[in-house]
Amino acid sequence: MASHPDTKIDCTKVYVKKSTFSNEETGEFDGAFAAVPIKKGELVEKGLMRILPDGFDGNECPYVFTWSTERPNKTWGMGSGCSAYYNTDKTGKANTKMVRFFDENRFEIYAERDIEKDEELTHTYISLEWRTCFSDINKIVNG
Ligand SMILES: C[S@@+](CC[C@H](N)C(=O)[O-])C[C@H]1O[C@@H](n2cnc3c(N)ncnc32)[C@H](O)[C@@H]1O
Repeated sequence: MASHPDTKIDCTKVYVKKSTFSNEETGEFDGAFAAVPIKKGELVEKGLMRILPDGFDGNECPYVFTWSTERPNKTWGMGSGCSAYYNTDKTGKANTKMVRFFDENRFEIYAERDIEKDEELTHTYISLEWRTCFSDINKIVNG
């Protein structure tokens, strides 16, 4: 189904199901997948970011986004659509990239290479190396 030309949120090329990263050790969790073939450089998904209240600590919650360039980061956001379901992979291996427009509270996700239908989508979390709640997956992903 075509998305409306005025929409600020479009995740029509993406769906969510059990992640290929799930295993007996991690238990079952979800991931985002390509609903259609997507070409390198193509927009995968776009959406809005809603800023979470002052005092919210994303270091303890893996489902929210780092939403500033300040370090340590104090601004966290809740992403629309399927954005919260993308799992992570190391730089150079992840097949998408999230572009953050901090001043407009919106994002766009682009394909880093050609992506097949039903392939799991990943992006390198910008907080992967320093966020408390990602210390375990940082070891898995970056060794
Ligand atoms: C933003 S969420 C991604 C969606 C999440 N898998 C879900 O089902 O809601 C981040 C969490 O997903 C899991 N995750 C992300 N990338 C992973 C990876 N490469 N290997 C194992 N777990 C991963 C970790 O539990 C991490 O804290």
